[in-house]
Amino acid sequence: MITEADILKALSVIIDPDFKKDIVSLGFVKNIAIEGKQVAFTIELTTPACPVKEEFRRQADEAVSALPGVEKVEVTMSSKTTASTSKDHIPGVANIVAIASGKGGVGKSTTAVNLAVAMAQTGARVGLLDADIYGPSIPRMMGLAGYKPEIDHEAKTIQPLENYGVKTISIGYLVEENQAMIWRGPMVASALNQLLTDVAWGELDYLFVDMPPGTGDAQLTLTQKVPVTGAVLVTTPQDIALLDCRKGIDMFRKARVPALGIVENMSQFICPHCGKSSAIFAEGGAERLSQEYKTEVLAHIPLDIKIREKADEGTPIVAAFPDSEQAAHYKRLAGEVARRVSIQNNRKIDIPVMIQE
Ligand SMILES: Nc1ncnc2c1ncn2[C@@H]1O[C@H](COP(=O)(O)OP(=O)(O)OP(=O)(O)O)[C@@H](O)[C@H]1O
Repeated sequence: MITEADILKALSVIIDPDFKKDIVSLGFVKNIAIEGKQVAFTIELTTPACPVKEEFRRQADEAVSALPGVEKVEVTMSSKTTASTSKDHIPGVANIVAIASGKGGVGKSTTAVNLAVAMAQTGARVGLLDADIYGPSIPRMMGLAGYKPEIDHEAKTIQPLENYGVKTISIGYLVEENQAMIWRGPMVASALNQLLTDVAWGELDYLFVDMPPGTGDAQLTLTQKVPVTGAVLVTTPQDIALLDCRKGIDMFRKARVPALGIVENMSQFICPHCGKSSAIFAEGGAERLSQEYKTEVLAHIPLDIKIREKADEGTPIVAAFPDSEQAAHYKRLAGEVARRVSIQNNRKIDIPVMIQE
């Protein structure tokens, strides 16, 4: 006779590498069903983008199959994304992740778009808010330029537009191109406020916010206004960009927003002719920066013409070529971001957040 206790005991050898506890104590094992020699159960993770999902499935199958009397094991992997509990939420939104950079042109929007699509491909419910009011590039990159969102004037809500499984909103959908560029400060502030409060997102696991570049007052206000779970800092390897990135990190520190990590974009040049990679800029800068600030390098994204071409065409590389090497970088990044958010949300785990001063 196989018992539930036998199964739980067998599964308790599987350790979650982030929470450093076994999956039974963490409460991940659900719905155990035993029928003769057949066993079925569910492992419920804290995010559908869990990087060790398949490894857990394999280990669980192996551990339970090894029990005497078990002939068939059916493991169902599911997830319930943990929510950031530190501040008040935008209704329905479990986690808000800012994508930021210390200066413009480092590939922040390209990273945000590909990260959002990669995250959605894992089955997560994802939104992308373009808070880059002066230079909204999300509509073009998401293949939604020229589309207008529905506005319910009575309910005072804006319906986000959707493509590649990601719901998006941008000031670029609401005003003519280049018009926002001439707005004055108060108009920008009120437009941003509206995007933050009036969008009917529905249920989201992750809302990515493509922040305006730089570290001015507007950015600070935004981080204070939006209940941000954590920030992903995008930088390029050049020293000057890293210097700007430092300012970005310091800004989040002031706003008491934890840094989830650093993305080094354009870190290697991939030659479109021979496919070889060259480190054009100095190497190791992102690592040094991450050590200094006690955070992690989440990804090194190469400088690759396909990434730019696809972004310009409005089909992010992750959607255009999901099985490509380039897409794999963003998929790994999505896993790392999800992992860091889960850790961040698990209050019991003491990770080095950047709010410690
Ligand atoms: N890894 C990459 N490889 C090739 N081209 C890239 C890469 N990342 C970004 N680009 C290109 O670099 C340009 C700038 O990128 P992007 O608009 O994402 O930067 P940004 O930091 O959001 O800029 P801004 O802050 O001005 O909005 C774009 O043409 C984009 O296609």
